[in-house]
Amino acid sequence: MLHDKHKQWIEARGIPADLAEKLGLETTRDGAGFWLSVPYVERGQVVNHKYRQTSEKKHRMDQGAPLCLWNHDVLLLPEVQEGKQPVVITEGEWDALAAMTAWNRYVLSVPNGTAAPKEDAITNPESAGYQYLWRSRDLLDMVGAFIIAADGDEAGRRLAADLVRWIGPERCRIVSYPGGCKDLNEVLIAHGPAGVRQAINDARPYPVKGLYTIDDFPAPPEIEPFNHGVPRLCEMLPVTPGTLTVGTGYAGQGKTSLLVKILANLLKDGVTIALGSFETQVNPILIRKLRAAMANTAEFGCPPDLAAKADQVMRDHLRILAQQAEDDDADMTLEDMLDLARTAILRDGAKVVVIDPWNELDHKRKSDESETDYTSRAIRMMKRFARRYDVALWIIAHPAKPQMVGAKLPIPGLYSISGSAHWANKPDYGFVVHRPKKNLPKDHPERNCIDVLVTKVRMGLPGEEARVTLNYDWRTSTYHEWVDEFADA
Ligand SMILES: Nc1ncnc2c1ncn2[C@@H]1O[C@H](COP(=O)(O)OP(=O)(O)OP(=O)(O)O)[C@@H](O)[C@H]1O
Repeated sequence: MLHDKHKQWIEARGIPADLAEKLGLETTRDGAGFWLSVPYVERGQVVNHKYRQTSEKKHRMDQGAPLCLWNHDVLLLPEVQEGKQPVVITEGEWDALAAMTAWNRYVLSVPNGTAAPKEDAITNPESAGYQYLWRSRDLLDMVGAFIIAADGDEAGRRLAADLVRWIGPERCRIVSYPGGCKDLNEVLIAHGPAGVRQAINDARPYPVKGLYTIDDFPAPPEIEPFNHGVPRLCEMLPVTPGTLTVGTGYAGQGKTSLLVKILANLLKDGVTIALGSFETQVNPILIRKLRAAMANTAEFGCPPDLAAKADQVMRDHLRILAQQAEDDDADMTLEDMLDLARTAILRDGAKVVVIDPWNELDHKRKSDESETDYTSRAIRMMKRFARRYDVALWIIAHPAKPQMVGAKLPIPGLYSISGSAHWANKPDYGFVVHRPKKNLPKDHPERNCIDVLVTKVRMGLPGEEARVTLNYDWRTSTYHEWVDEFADA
């Protein structure tokens, strides 16, 4: 039963109180006062509730209960499963109720807005990702078309972009709101049911391919790169969603070690990563290195409490793309890798995908395809993947055998990667890792220095084509910018 005060509050939003009651909304009471309770029903079972006090905007949900779509069971209706009935997705239950009031019952709401990574991965292991979509993926797959009605603000645009990425642009239309309104409930209040119907009916298809006018493109959310925190390099080479980054360098020059530090910093910030590391043994080497890099200790000697904390972050936020001995004999192809990465993205909210190295994948060329053509096709596939799923895709590729200049190992570039010049032309970012002083005596201060050259940053993206020398301190698994005081002497 709804308390009269709650009924009035709901009706002031233009929503009939009996519709709310039919959907199970009720007034509950505890020591803190009266709560308007919204049940989350999945396959006929109440699995969670959202409670709010109408005097305040904040809400709470049942502790430990799963998140699912609100009005989930609309996905069980035959006309929806047969793909005949488009479904509206809103950013809150009140907008969903507004759509139900004015349009029809084929409406879902996400439970909690954008699933942005939280700051502290340790206390918020569930932070990233859209698990509530993954839970219902089979049902969502059956829906013919979605009309996305996220809020008309920056967070709403981000949610809409995430939903489009999740669902696939070909099935999505996007609602925009008449001036001054930022969601369907505001439209219902300001323009009545006819206004809501018009906003839904006027939803524009998400552009998929071809030629468009400028009005066909909803304003994209701002590019928000992840800051990996390695000094200076984080400004030159941020980890940018929706882009392909290619790194190279000769064997043993420190590519994987640098990557480990970058990934460890991202993991600590709660960014979920899908990592295909084919040359480094996962257990113990990779895990030990990541642990030390997260705890800022030496690789051997991470105290147990810090190790346990780091392990928990890895459990929550690291997905390892690998073949175990018992997996079938066939090596992993790029398509296999991207398929697994897709699952890590959609199910676990991965934002970064890493392949280290490219050369270890099983490269299946078509019968009439040259290595250059294959490389071009593969890079295109990876770029499309990064854009489609809005992930930062990083790939490490070995250069061809070096042409020694006397006893000196020349610095390679993206053009040196075996395969083709496409490695230099096509990626969004390119970088090279080189350790020229590796052979100096053990106690020489420059022995652990690496040069990192960011050789390519595509126009319009954050970052800078520049060079930095980083000194590696193995006692703390950290890199510091190295400034050579005698350089001009
Ligand atoms: N800056 C550094 N200072 C000292 N040792 C380093 C440094 N970077 C890496 N190493 C060490 O050098 C070895 C090779 O490093 P790493 O695996 O990172 O290189 P890589 O370029 O990825 O090599 P490969 O291409 O063969 O995988 C490791 O034992 C690592 O601990």
